[in-house]
Amino acid sequence: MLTMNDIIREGHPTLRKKAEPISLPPSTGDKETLKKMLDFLVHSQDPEMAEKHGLRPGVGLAAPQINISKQMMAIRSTDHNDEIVEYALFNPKIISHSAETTYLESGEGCLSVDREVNGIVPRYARIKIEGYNLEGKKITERLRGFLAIVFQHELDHLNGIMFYDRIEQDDPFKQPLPPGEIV
Ligand SMILES: O=C(O)C[C@@H](Cc1ccccc1)[C@H](O)SCc1ccccc1
Ligand code: NI
Repeated sequence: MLTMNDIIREGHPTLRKKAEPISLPPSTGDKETLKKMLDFLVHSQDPEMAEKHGLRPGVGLAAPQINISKQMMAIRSTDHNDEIVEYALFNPKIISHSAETTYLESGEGCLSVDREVNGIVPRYARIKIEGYNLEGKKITERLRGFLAIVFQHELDHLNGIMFYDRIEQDDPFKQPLPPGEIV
């Protein structure tokens, strides 16, 4: 099973690389890796397992974070109906998005960042995504709210982007402009 020892931390060059697309249908090895990534999230959200193995709770994980520079991400979180939602995706991408942006009031963290970085991380409020699931089937979903934020955080990892790259350095708590506002 994956533990925190498998997660590389900021400064590791793989976190700044653009990950390679997965050739489809996914190989057995790639499927195994993606399953392990989702299992890590399940374990990290189980208080007993997290305590026993020293896991930081996570709602998302991207393959570059376990030093695999391939376009794979796992997400396990709750949707707007408080239902558990799991995504294990190959070659995920955003195919359209709202002009409206949002952000987490509490800011963002990262399993690959062992420090607190405060500031507003602007994200699209609503996104339409596509990717390929563990069976290699193409899926298309519309995400909003926290799930949309998690997806964008993980997608950034596949493009070598860290959440704090998106914080306005001169004014970390500056409110993003509403859509259509011209400065
Ligand atoms: O490092 C990662 O990619 C996993 C992050 C994903 C994430 C962080 C902040 C906002 C959206 C996504 C971890 O899940 S950080 C821990 C965490 C756990 C629950 C809620 C927010 C952050
Ligand atoms: Ni992260």
